[in-house]
Amino acid sequence: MHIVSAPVVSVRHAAVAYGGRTVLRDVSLSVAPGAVVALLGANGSGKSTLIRTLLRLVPLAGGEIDLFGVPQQRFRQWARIGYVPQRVGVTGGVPATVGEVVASGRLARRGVLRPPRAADREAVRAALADVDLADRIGDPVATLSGGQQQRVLIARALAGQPDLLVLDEATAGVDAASQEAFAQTLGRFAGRGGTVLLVAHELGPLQPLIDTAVVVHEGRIAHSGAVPEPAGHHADPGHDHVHPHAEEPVGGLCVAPTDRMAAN
Ligand SMILES: Nc1ncnc2c1ncn2[C@@H]1O[C@H](COP(=O)(O)OP(=O)(O)OP(=O)(O)O)[C@@H](O)[C@H]1O
Repeated sequence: MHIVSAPVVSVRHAAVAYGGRTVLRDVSLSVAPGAVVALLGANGSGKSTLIRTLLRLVPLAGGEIDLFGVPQQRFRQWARIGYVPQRVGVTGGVPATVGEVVASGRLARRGVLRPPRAADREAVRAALADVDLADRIGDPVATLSGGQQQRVLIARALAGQPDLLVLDEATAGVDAASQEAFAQTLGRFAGRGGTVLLVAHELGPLQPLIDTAVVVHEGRIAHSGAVPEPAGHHADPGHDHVHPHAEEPVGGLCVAPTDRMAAN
């Protein structure tokens, strides 16, 4: 019998509520092995909730989710999934080095109590090289720029050698060089057969990597297919997204990320 490989992620008619308020309704989504899928949509549309529901950080109120062909309730191979959450400070006041943070991404693979093995050290080194930060391995994370810290988080996810990378706005607010480095890192991961599901506010240099764009609008899937045309002047390839986006049309896909910016 010919065996067709199951989708890496299959969401069927999912509903999610917070405290009785429904924020996702009848959401269905399939991510094929090796695909790079972008979740797009305005602030508050439910993208992060969908990601967090997949990872079982938020409970399903209805519908079904399979991960690697296994119903989510029975799925145990969480080390196959690397997750980069939205806007999490990696330092948290703890003076961890870059290498220590990335090594923490190996814990699910090796068990917490076992000392690092050569394979772990090699995975950490390779992941840091992948995000172009190999020379910073011994530096305190706090000494890195915001974009570099974000790359450390991506390296931490890669160090676990996942089959699926789930990234929630991994490049929001990061500098152009880090965005470019991130796109190259993801391109290499996908080139090795990795599957990617990412939430993005603006695709920027990621756009050529995207196989399918899924647009979430008010808790429902509004589009699934080719990347929609960017709104207004974002279509200009020279547009570099360094200004504060104060005047963006709210209805477009590139809504202003002003609510994410530091209030300074
Ligand atoms: N932990 C929570 N408790 C209650 N409501 C929440 C919680 N997290 C999100 N929400 C609400 O659920 C809705 C969807 O939020 P979500 O963060 O999933 O959207 P999003 O598309 O990821 O937006 P953003 O781009 O701002 O992250 C919003 O109305 C939000 O206020």
